[in-house]
Amino acid sequence: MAHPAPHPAILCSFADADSIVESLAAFVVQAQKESIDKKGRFTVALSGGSLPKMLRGLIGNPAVKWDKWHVFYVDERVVPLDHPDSNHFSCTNHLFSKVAIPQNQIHALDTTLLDDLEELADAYEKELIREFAQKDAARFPVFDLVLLGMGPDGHTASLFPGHDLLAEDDRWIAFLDDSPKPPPKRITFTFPVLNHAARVVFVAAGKEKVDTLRQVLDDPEAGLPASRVRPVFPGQLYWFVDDAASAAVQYPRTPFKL
Ligand SMILES: O=C(O)[C@H](O)[C@@H](O)[C@H](O)[C@H](O)COP(=O)(O)O
Repeated sequence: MAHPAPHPAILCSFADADSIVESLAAFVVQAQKESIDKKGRFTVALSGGSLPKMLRGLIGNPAVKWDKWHVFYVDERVVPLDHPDSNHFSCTNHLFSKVAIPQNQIHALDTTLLDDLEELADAYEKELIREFAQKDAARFPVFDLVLLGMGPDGHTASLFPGHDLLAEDDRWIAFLDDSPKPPPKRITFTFPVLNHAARVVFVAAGKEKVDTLRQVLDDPEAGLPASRVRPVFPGQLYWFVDDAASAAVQYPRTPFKL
């Protein structure tokens, strides 16, 4: 049987980065509600970069049921958890230290394995398997929500242009020691994991992203990593961007609504 085609991406463009914050929070709360109503929990994957700060609209928001959140990192730099390069450190600083989320529901790297990349990636994959596989026996985990950023080179997670990992179609978690952006050692979700999520949201703001965003949305055949995020049916991809980033994009915008 043929698989239904993926839903087209929904592009929402806001006046500026600050204006993204409130709508992003409303979107996350709605996704959380639908997930909890369905299965009593909310599985979320977070990125680093500016994303943790962009989630500030969730802080102090009584609609957020933090005790139902189960958080993983889309990618992580292989550094101690209190290192400024750590995505866990950034998410803790900007978000988790300010809300009542159970610590054991935040899945960080096993720092006893920092010297062995392969073991580290395997251990993180096992954490994901513990969370997902026994429940629905799926070939790939189905996150309720994956939140991504995009680098000026079009990378997302730690999936960089031209890298061998773009072709990884089996593992859930991969590792690399040659990231073109420091630090070189990282682990990352693979495309099949990103592309099996129920909802994937890219958040991108600023005029430095203008050329890349145009290419990703208007010329996806060029194959930049961010263009390869196309959740399989019935997953839905969203882009929450600001007008500076989307200034050159032809792809149709959709007014934000829940
Ligand atoms: O080292 C990295 O891989 C980057 O820091 C990455 O994690 C970041 O999410 C993107 O580059 C987007 O960054 P901004 O969200 O800050 O634009």
